[in-house]
Amino acid sequence: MKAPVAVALDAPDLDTAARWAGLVAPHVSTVKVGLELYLRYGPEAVHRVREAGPARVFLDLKLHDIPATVAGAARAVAGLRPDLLTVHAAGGPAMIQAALEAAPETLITAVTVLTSLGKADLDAVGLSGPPSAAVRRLATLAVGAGARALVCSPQEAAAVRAEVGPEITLVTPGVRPAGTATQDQARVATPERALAAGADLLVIGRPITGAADPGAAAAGVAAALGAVSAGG
Ligand SMILES: O=c1ccn([C@@H]2O[C@H](COP(=O)(O)O)[C@@H](O)[C@H]2O)c(=O)[nH]1
Repeated sequence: MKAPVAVALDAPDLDTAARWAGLVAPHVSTVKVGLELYLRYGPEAVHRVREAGPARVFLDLKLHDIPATVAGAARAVAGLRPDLLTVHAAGGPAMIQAALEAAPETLITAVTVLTSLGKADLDAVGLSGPPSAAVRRLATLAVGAGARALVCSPQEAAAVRAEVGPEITLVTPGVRPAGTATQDQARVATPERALAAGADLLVIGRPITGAADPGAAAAGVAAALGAVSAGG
């Protein structure tokens, strides 16, 4: 069984992203195409990483606009058949519903509060209180609108799980293997802790793709999580 990990393919060029996808696909369930790759290469980015190895494709575009625009955007990428597609929960219930209707075959995944934001950042944008309160509020809103998957940090995963129940898929970026740099992430935990807190899919980018051997790094994370991967 592959590890429940989405490797963020945040590469400056498509050859690099496809190479990483090929290296990690034997070990992880999912590869993630984000804004950097999609804005530069468009649908070709999805096609290339899908060709590179057997893994689910997570299209992390974090759509956030008026409902009609998000519906159009979700429809525009639905034909690529991404397994997951992100929207911002803060776009509100009508926007989330618009995405759900526009891409019914895709797991629309609502981002609560970006994992790069700490308490001081939230205070600065007028969301005072602990990050977990804003995360839980947005999680409840998104699930109420029909979302079946959420993004939160591993630090809130247990609280969100308690709030939304066992059926909702929890996706957690902000995952850092012990001893690795947090970089621009603020609310982090190790892969083991994220899984124990109830996360279903751990998003890990630079700790894997920045390693000398991304395939070995992915295999190491998979082993730490108890997954047996095809590549050994
Ligand atoms: O709240 C969020 C939502 C999405 N992301 C994305 O996850 C990866 C994380 O990469 P690392 O290199 O492991 O930090 C990246 O693609 C983000 O766009 C997130 O970090 N936080």
